[in-house]
Amino acid sequence: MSSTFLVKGVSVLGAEPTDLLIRDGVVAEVGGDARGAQVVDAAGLVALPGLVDLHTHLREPGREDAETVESGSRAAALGGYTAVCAMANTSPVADTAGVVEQVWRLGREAGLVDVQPIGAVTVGLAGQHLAELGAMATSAAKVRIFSDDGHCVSDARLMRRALEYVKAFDGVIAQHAEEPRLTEGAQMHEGEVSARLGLTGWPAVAEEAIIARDALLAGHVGARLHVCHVSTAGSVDVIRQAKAAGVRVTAEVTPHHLLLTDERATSYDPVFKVNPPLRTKTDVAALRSALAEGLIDIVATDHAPHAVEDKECEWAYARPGMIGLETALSIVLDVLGPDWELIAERMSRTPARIAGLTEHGRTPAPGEPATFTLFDPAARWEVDPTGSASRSRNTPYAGMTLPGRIVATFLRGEPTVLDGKAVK
Ligand SMILES: NC(=O)N[C@@H](CC(=O)O)C(=O)O
Repeated sequence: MSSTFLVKGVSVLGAEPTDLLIRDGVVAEVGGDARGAQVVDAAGLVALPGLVDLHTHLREPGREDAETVESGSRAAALGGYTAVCAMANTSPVADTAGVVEQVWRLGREAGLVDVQPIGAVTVGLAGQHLAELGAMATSAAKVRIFSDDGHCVSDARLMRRALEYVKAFDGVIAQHAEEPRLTEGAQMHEGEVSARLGLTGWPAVAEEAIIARDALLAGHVGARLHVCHVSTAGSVDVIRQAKAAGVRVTAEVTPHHLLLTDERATSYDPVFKVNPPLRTKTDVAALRSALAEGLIDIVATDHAPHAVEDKECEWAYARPGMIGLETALSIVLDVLGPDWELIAERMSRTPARIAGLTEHGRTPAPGEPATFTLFDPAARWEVDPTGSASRSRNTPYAGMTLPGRIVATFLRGEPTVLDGKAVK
């Protein structure tokens, strides 16, 4: 039997406070029988549809020391997420029906968020041969998004074939846009700071050139393209043109690219090493306005946990990547302000639509699935890496005070987080 909850005095997306009765996995009619219900005092809290992350690295199978499906799911629930899409760069790579089904099953067993596996585009992420996209699509995991993230599908012919293949079932190719010949040996954004530090640069054009090529290919094929972690002002211009031309392209930006700049590299602290790299103030400003405008469709975390030995070493040897599930909503609140409709659109509804997760991205109202999060916009908290539910500690926000805190998260009527703590 599922539990009954009465969420009292909650503001749904900033509206006047109301009560939500949660029973049998759905939001029940207001005024319904609330006998025996567990009361959740939600005065001052905002209810948002459960957040959906289109870009999460869960590291299982292969690097369970850095993250597992379960630990990453817990971090996600604590961040207000009810669904995450798990990237394919595991070991073995998620390039077969067997591996995507394994990740999907581990997600169900953990039961904290819906884990939707992403399949690799090419065998072993090697960029040579198409992976078995059809077998992954028809597997129990029902894969719809394919990505070699961490690597770019740089071969134009393979990219074209992948787009053609997934078009048949309305799938999406999510591209890590990085022309590899332009980023050989790159350590950070190519610009004034890299010149000063003497580090090899990752030029903006390496991203922009691939987005332009892929937009043309997607337009030619008539298939869906999603651009991972857009990081430059020039990329925004390319996406603007592609959308105006009617190309079926969507794009994401990470919280860290909305907040941090390449100046952070002057500390030589590898926690700020990430791919694509942190860019300039001008890029950050362009990304913020593109997100507000909707040219960039969604925020995705690119939660990239790494073991201590892979991060706490010399900059050149450190792996790129930052964790971000537990801090994403606070950073977006800081950047966009308390525009709950906009936040719901960019962090829940649109990512759910891109991923085809129809049970997600729905505003809690009678008859809807009780899959939502309760957020305290007035709270402030200091980021303590040792307090993270992730197995990794590589947050760039350590010691920072952030606005807003998740108080509770519900997945189909069952709490995964209550009183700010994971339920299991
Ligand atoms: N975003 C990152 O900096 N790292 C990602 C993969 C990648 O390089 O994109 C990872 O898997 O660690």
